[in-house]
Amino acid sequence: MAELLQVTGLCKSYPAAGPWFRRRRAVAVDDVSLSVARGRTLGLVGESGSGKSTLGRCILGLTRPERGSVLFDGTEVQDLSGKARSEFRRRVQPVFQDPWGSLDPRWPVGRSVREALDCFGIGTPRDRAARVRDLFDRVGLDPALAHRRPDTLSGGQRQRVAIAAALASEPDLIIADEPVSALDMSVQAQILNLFMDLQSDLGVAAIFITHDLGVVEHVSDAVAVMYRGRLVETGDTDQVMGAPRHDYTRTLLAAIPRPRHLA
Ligand SMILES: Nc1ncnc2c1ncn2[C@@H]1O[C@H](COP(=O)(O)OP(=O)(O)OP(=O)(O)O)[C@@H](O)[C@H]1O
Repeated sequence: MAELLQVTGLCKSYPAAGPWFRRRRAVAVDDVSLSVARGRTLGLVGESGSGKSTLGRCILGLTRPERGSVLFDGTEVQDLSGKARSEFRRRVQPVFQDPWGSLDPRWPVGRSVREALDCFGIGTPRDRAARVRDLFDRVGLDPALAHRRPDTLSGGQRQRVAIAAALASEPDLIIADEPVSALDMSVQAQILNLFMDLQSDLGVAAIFITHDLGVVEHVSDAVAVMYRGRLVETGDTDQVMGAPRHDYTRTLLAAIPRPRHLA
């Protein structure tokens, strides 16, 4: 089966701190290759600064890599323009750590979800109100909350609205960058359960970016571990969690606050 997403030899660097005349660059993503099949979830794990978000942004087409390719459904993302680019934006949706980024603070949250439907021309203008209600229902929110502004919702409710907005365009791939790390532990578990439900009910593929290997354990089919811009280990979640091959993966495993890993 052809992969939905195929990343090959991706490299991205940024100007390093220091005097401009040295023209040094710091490598953020170093020769990374990975793939995601339709309907599957990849957990992309690594400590802060390891290049996870940069990789996510390159896949989303928000940052241009210096080398390498990102094929989405067989087409190079960097070459997309016009209608093809807008169709890619419909099919690949981001969910960020801070849902404020996708919600207008002045608008009732239902309008932000409706905006996503309008933007991508999903459904007819007449049935969009019903679609907004369905999407609220889908992410476990009372549709009556659609009339509230984001500052009157809890962090978990706001993240659910952001997920509803991401789902509005009926995407094939969601790139979720630390979507639960700003939430309390109990709310984290609820949002992770929601991601698992979406995966099994809707068959949406996902890349789940996090610094916490424990977070992806239940959500991901496969895990890719990043360290200093490089992928140091990839494999099925059970295999990586049960028999990690790289020392750095073992360090991340030991950091999960559970008795069996603290021994
Ligand atoms: N726009 C930028 N300009 C310069 N350097 C950047 C930029 N974005 C990221 N970097 C650097 O690239 C490296 C990788 O950052 P990135 O945000 O991709 O890592 P990360 O693993 O997602 O970290 P975190 O979990 O803290 O978000 C870091 O050293 C960071 O300082």
